[in-house]
Amino acid sequence: MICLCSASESRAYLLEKFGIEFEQKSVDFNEDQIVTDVAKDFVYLASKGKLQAAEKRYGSDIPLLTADSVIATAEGEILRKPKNREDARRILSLQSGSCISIISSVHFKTKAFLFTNTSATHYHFAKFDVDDLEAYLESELWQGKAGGCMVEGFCKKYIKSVDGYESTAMGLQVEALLPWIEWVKQ
Ligand SMILES: Nc1nc2c(ncn2[C@@H]2O[C@H](COP(=O)(O)OP(=O)(O)OP(=O)(O)O)[C@@H](O)[C@H]2O)c(=O)[nH]1
Repeated sequence: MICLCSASESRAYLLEKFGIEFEQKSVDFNEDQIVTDVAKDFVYLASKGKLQAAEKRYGSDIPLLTADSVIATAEGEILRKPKNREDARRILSLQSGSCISIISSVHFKTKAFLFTNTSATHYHFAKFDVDDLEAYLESELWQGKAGGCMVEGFCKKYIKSVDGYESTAMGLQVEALLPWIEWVKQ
């Protein structure tokens, strides 16, 4: 059994999809305190900060798993979770017809080891259909998602090329975690 220290439904879905037994608890960490404009550093520091907060709150008797995800545009702009529908429209419009990277960092700590991994999945999207985008905005499914993006949903039909795991893009590179989670089961 491991503890997913995250409020993310997407991360819980991914662990379930891979048949990993877990309990889910939320963790409070203010990502606004992170001062960097480098996306890979941002997610690493956020994931590390969440782990430190989880250790303080839950102890370390159970293996703790934390993660953070952002989108980086081709220009290096960090796109986080949209603040509102207007922000979602702005952020998603930046991704339309563009190349982006979804970067996820995980921290997985047990009594025996600390595993960390920062991975990216790179997408080239076709231009989003305006009416389709408006319908997606109306659906509010973009809420709580880095860049308002759903690679398995709204964005899927626009994918012209992809390089990397879909799980990384959804917020948790489970394939990279699996060997370490298996170790814990021994
Ligand atoms: N379903 C889906 N979720 C995505 C996608 N891209 C990013 N996400 C989610 O976007 C969220 C990024 O915000 P984070 O700050 O990393 O995590 P959170 O949801 O706030 O949850 P915490 O771990 O409690 O901080 C995560 O829940 C990711 O799982 C995607 O393409 N599909």
